[in-house]
Amino acid sequence: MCTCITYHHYFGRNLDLDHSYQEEVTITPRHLSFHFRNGTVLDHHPAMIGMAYNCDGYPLYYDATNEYGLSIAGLNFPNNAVYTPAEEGRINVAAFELIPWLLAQYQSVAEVKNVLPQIHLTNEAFAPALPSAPLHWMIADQNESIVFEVTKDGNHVYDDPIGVMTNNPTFDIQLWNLTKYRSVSSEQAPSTFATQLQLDADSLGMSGIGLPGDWSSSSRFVKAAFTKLNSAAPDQENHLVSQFFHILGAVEQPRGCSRLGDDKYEITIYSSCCDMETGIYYYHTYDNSTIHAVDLHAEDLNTEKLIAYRLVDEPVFDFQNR
Ligand SMILES: C[C@H](CCC(=O)NCCS(=O)(=O)O)[C@H]1CC[C@H]2[C@@H]3[C@H](O)C[C@@H]4C[C@H](O)CC[C@]4(C)[C@H]3C[C@H](O)[C@]12C
Repeated sequence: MCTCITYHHYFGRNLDLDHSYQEEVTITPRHLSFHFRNGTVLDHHPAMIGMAYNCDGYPLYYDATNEYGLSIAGLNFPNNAVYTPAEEGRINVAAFELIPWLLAQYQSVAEVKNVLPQIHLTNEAFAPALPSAPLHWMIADQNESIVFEVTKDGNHVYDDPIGVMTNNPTFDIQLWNLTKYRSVSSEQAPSTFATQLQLDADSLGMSGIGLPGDWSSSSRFVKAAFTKLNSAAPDQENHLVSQFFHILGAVEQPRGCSRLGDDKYEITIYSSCCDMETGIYYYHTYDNSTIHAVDLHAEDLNTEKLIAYRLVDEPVFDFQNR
């Protein structure tokens, strides 16, 4: 399972999976040549930074942000995503190409909104061993968020007024599901059980009783939305980044709670937070909770080859008395 959010001018996600592809924080410089399957070649485009599995010099991005702050993340959408073979006369884009296709050509969600209805997502594999993955995408900039889903009845572009996305079911149902939780609150609410029975509160947080605590996709959607929309953090970079990871932390997956069989468990492999204003990509991993960062603009972006940083994932303990 995965969860993606925006918060202030930050965009990021939890990547929940049972295995890693050895993904890396990856910068695509402005002159890396993209040869898209529809024949388009782009060898001059905005630079981008994000998490990718790099294969033969090609960035298979999971999530990324370009120089203008336009940001995209792909999340699992099994049994719902529908991609079909390329068709003559359409804007055919292989599903694995969607992130670079958009980030290499557009600067804002407003622009992308007009383009998405015309895109035909195809099922072309990157390589025989890497067939297309069933995904849907959250796309954001500093002003707004949308969700792009391609299902059996076509392309859907939803406004995402809360800046949260998880996995199944489709986004319209996820949003509607929130209405069930309309009474939960971060405030200490008065006793309303019955007029003739006044109940005292045992602790703070009791008005949140009813919020789901499990790791299903629809439950994470509700928990992440509540946590994000009630978040309060000092308006300073370091506090906002810290708060961002706390919001994602409310829905992260500890090893053991979502078992896939044998010794396989879905865990939050990494959590990311990209500053859409500066292009700094912050992350931490399952075993190393130190927040590491890679700065897009600390690199020479007028080059042609990918720049990649291995994730720091070893547990490290910072002793204070030895
Ligand atoms: C599985 C990942 C999403 C995690 C997620 O949403 N899990 C939810 C599980 S559940 O439904 O709720 O059970 C997705 C996100 C990005 C995907 C990767 C990217 O799309 C890049 C390539 C694309 C290739 O076609 C397949 C390998 C791959 C390297 C993908 C593997 C996998 O599908 C990834 C890593």
